[in-house]
Amino acid sequence: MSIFTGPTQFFYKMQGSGNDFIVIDNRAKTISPAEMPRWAKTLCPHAFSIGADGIIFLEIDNSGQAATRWHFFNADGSRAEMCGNGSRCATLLAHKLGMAPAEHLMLTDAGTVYAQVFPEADEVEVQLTPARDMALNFTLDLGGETFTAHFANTGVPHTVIVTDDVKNLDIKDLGAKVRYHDRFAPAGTNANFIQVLSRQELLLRTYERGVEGETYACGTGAAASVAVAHALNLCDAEARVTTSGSEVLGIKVHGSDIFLRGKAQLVYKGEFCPAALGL
Ligand SMILES: N[C@@H](CCC[C@H](N)C(=O)O)C(=O)O
Repeated sequence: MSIFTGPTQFFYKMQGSGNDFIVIDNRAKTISPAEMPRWAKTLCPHAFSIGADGIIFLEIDNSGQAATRWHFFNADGSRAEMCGNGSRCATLLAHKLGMAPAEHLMLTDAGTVYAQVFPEADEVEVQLTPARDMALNFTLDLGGETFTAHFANTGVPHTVIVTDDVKNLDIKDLGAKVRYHDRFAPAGTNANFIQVLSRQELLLRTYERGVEGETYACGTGAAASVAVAHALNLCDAEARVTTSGSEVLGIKVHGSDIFLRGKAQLVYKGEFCPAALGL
């Protein structure tokens, strides 16, 4: 006998370096793009629902450009062009479900992303879209305090601020000031605060747009941080980025090619009744 009072929906809970996602196998296209923002807002709140930083609807790409395509939404229901850690999770699941081989292309709103699963290491590498709109050394006034900031779009917009002591920053406050700064309106920006430990090692804390707070990791943020730090000659073209969840993301910047590699995990498969949650 079913414990549910109506039709149910399976979902996969996944995490990429502490950035967590609900992934729905939407090959049958039962959930339309118009409904997806409401699913994100209903399912992503912690405590009141499943809880995640974002939600991914995974489908087969029928355009001939890639093996799979996705629809990615932040926890607040906003659609984002790209998510580095989410793309690593989606790649792993597509492979596990037999939708795509270990190496495949995935279509995102930012463009086609090349992805590769390394099962023996529980890692996934994605080649992000080339960094664009890079701007170095501009001044940002954050509530009376002036900071030197940098910008790169690695699929989604990222502002990067270099600091000496990233652990003791008030990311909730400073991050929100960057995220909503007039300079980046109307799209807004994610806010990354980095500390350069050596030419191959960075510490990173990210305030994410659409989550409206600090997450344990942000893949495109790590990529933007290394792209900016390398352009400023603060680090090499290949660097290891330790995020707030203490996981390490490997970033390689080769010309306009940017690669992101790190752990991705299928945590569990679950089932819920959409109607019971108002969906
Ligand atoms: N966590 C992500 C980025 C997700 C999108 C971002 N919050 C935005 O709206 O720009 C990553 O791993 O890249």
